[in-house]
Amino acid sequence: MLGLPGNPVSALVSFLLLGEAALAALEGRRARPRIGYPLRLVEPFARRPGRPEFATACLVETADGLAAAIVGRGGSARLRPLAEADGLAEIAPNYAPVRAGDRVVFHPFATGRGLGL
Ligand SMILES: Nc1nc2c(c(=O)[nH]1)N[C@H]1C(S)=C(S)[C@@H](COP(=O)(O)OP(=O)(O)OC[C@H]3O[C@@H](n4cnc5c(N)ncnc54)[C@H](O)[C@@H]3O)O[C@H]1N2
Ligand code: MOO
Repeated sequence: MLGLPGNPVSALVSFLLLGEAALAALEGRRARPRIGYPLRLVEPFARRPGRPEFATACLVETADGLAAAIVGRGGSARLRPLAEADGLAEIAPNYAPVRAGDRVVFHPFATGRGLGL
């Protein structure tokens, strides 16, 4: 049995970060390591330092190339940002304030916008 937190964003983040690896270990296989890539943020993001944060984020095209925009104003009970997001933007535990142009590690969802192939 795998227990997850009760709020939808918490449940998804916990499952992707810990649950998949736990299931893989129980099944005797090796979990595929998650690949994240660095992207700049288009807007600042208000947060309290002290813990790593995985914020729901969308990919956006800018004049300087691909960037990330955090969607939703926090709150792990909110469903809409989860439905809109292309992935999670990882912010290091004590990194604050987060300014426009700062780099995050972007972890795309498998269902992110692509060619649909
Ligand atoms: N079986 C039960 N299920 C639920 C109950 C219950 O009593 N029994 N209560 C429901 C209610 S009411 C609520 S509210 C939620 C509480 O949900 P969580 O435990 O998920 O609480 P959170 O504060 O959202 O999250 C816990 C923990 O997860 C980490 N976290 C959350 N989001 C992120 C993020 N984006 N990046 C990094 N870490 C994150 C954080 O450490 C939080 O402290 O449960 C219902 N279900
Ligand atoms: O403890 Mo809750 O009631 O959904 O916020």
